[in-house]
Amino acid sequence: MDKNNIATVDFHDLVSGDAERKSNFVKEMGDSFSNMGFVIVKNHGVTEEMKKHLFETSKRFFGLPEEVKSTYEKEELAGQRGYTGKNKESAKGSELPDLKEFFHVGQVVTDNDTVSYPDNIWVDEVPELKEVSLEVYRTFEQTGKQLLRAIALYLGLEENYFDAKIHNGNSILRLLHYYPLENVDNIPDGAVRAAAHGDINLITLLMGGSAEGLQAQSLDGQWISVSPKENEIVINIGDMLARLTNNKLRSTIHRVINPSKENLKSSRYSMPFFMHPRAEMDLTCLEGCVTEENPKAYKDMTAGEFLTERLRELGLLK
Ligand SMILES: O=C(O)CCC(=O)C(=O)O
Ligand SMILES: [Fe+2]
Repeated sequence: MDKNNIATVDFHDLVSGDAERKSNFVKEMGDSFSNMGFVIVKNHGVTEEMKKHLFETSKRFFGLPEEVKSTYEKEELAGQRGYTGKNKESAKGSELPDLKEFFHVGQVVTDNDTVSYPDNIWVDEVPELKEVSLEVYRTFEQTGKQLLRAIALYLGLEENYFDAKIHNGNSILRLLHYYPLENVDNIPDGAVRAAAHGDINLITLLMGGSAEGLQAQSLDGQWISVSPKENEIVINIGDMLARLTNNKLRSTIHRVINPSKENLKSSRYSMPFFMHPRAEMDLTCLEGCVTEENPKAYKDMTAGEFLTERLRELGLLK
């Protein structure tokens, strides 16, 4: 088996009702997560039309003047809702901020659950953002739930192990804009679109880099390009699942490199959905994942405690 290969799997195989197709999906996906921490998924549920609509809406928002966008930035929310401007987020351990700006949409609780989250921030100038981003949010939540069921099966857990833990979870849809740089010679030495980092959450469902640039680090240290087709999404394991599984599933370091000087003058858009559980989820390593050869690597923590720690490290929580 090529350990540097990122498998492409068909979501229809998982939900088809055919036991053999499903178990092949689980194995292929799980092995790819163990080796590369990434998998590419086709037939994921977000239609081309929804995707196009969200991209167009995102472009309209980022095209607004800086002084308008900044009214949607609320520092007291630590970047968890609304706009985060240029030069705000730096990867853990990185001195320089990434060359990006983004907008966050969070969970809306509609049942009588007692869990509560900050309200979303909506944009008067781009009113359609609300409907289309919540539609994609709900769709990714469903796709993510099914993928976590497949992950549970791969780990030998009950299929619905994650269901209650992610119900009304603290997931975030990020509309991301890597802005054009007019004066390329002025960018600080070493600044990149997204410096090497691991994601915080359980899994990330990433829609579309509108341009190339995403790379993931293999077990032998090489940078492997992640190149989904137009209609495919990229899934990667975040630090929370790496903790729970004691690194059986890899939270792989990834980055978005700068394109050629010429292409730096054009934008890159992408939309990661960071799937989080509820804050109280216990991330203590699963017993079955701790062995003599693979001793327990993490101290016990809840998802909420871990998120707070990481937001501080990212410079988003003061
Ligand atoms: O834009 C991309 O392709 C990746 C973004 C990413 O890794 C992140 O926002 O965590
Ligand atoms: Fe990431």
